[in-house]
Amino acid sequence: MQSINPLSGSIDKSLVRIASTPGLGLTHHRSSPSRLTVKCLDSANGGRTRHEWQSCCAVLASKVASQQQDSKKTDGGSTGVATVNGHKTLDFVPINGAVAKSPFALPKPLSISDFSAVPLHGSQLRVAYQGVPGAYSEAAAGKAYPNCEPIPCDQFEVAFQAVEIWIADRAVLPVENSLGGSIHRNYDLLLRHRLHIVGEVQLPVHHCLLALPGVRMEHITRIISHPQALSQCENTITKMGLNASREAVDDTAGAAEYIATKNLRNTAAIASARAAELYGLQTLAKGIQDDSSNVTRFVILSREPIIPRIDRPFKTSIVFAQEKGTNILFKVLSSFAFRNINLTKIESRPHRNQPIRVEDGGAKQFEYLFYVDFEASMAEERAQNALAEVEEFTSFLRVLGSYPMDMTPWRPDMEE
Ligand SMILES: O=C(O)C(=O)C[C@]1(C(=O)O)C=C[C@@H](O)C=C1
Repeated sequence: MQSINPLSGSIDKSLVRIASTPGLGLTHHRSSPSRLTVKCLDSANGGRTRHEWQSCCAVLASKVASQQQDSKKTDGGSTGVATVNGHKTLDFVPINGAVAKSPFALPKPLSISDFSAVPLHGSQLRVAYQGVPGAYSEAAAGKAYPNCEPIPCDQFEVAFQAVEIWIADRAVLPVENSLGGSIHRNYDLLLRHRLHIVGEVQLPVHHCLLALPGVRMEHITRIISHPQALSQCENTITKMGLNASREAVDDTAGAAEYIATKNLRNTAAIASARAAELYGLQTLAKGIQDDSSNVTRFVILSREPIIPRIDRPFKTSIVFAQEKGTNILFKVLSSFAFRNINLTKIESRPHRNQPIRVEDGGAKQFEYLFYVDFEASMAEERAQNALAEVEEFTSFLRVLGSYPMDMTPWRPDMEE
């Protein structure tokens, strides 16, 4: 027996959306308010091929399976696959009566194993982020697209892939933080994947120290969180004088969820106020980031680039590898300076395909890829000319995106 959506006892709307996807050839009906029956013709003439049917089943079944573990604690849900009059059917029956705000009721992050080739088309924009509900990345997705359907993913790479195979329409991923610096993994992934940057979001990040209700500061021997969050709170935690080890986990909200599900009374999480609410934790301390103006910058990724404009401030992100020669980096950067184009960021990463260059005489030099953000739109002639010149000094150049700058006025008291 398997079950879905233990919180509400109603059918998970994403299952209805998959079942309604045009072109998949699925039919579905609600046999009752809480039962969804999905049918698919398993024949060659007009029906789905075996492969397509298996893909549909894989997505639906993985959603169910990912929640099955958690909902074992409660009772009553079921999923069944059967062949009725030559049609394959899938029945989804959610269970009722789970406790509100139970962490078991929240959507599970996608994993690579959830993927199939099923394209989804809903009216709501689906935005992939890394982490579980309550993560700052989820808040960034909400800031970028207030009415979106956030799709939690268990890794950054999964968020990229979710967009590539149409499970999501956008991904929102952190690239840098004002205290912790760059999130290098995402710079590397930007290059490995072919998605386009279509926007940016700057999110003020206010961290809390969370623990189970009734736990006091002196009980804490371990603090868990995302490595960025641990580094953003390093000094404050040290000053608190806690005799606690610090351990990195995949995301801040995931740390809170872990404490709640494992009932850990000696462990605290660094996470958001929303994570405290979602996972039923109390706040031992708030505003524990080392600087009150702590901000994380996220990029918004899409399968298609947007058309650059000049009617509002735009930023363009590029990545390049320099040609052999002297002062190449200086020459590249001068191409922007001569045209009065402001650079907002430069980041270097090892050139993985060609990490070392051996010079005449045997000296070894590291080879880098340079990521540069500059304040201009690709619709501007000065930006086009600068890049034409940059191309002369580079063995590789890619425009990652030209997109509107996040101009939201910043206030230190802004909540995430
Ligand atoms: O763990 C989370 O909540 C995230 O959304 C990730 C992340 C990050 O990768 O930097 C996002 C914002 C904060 O800087 C801390 C963590």
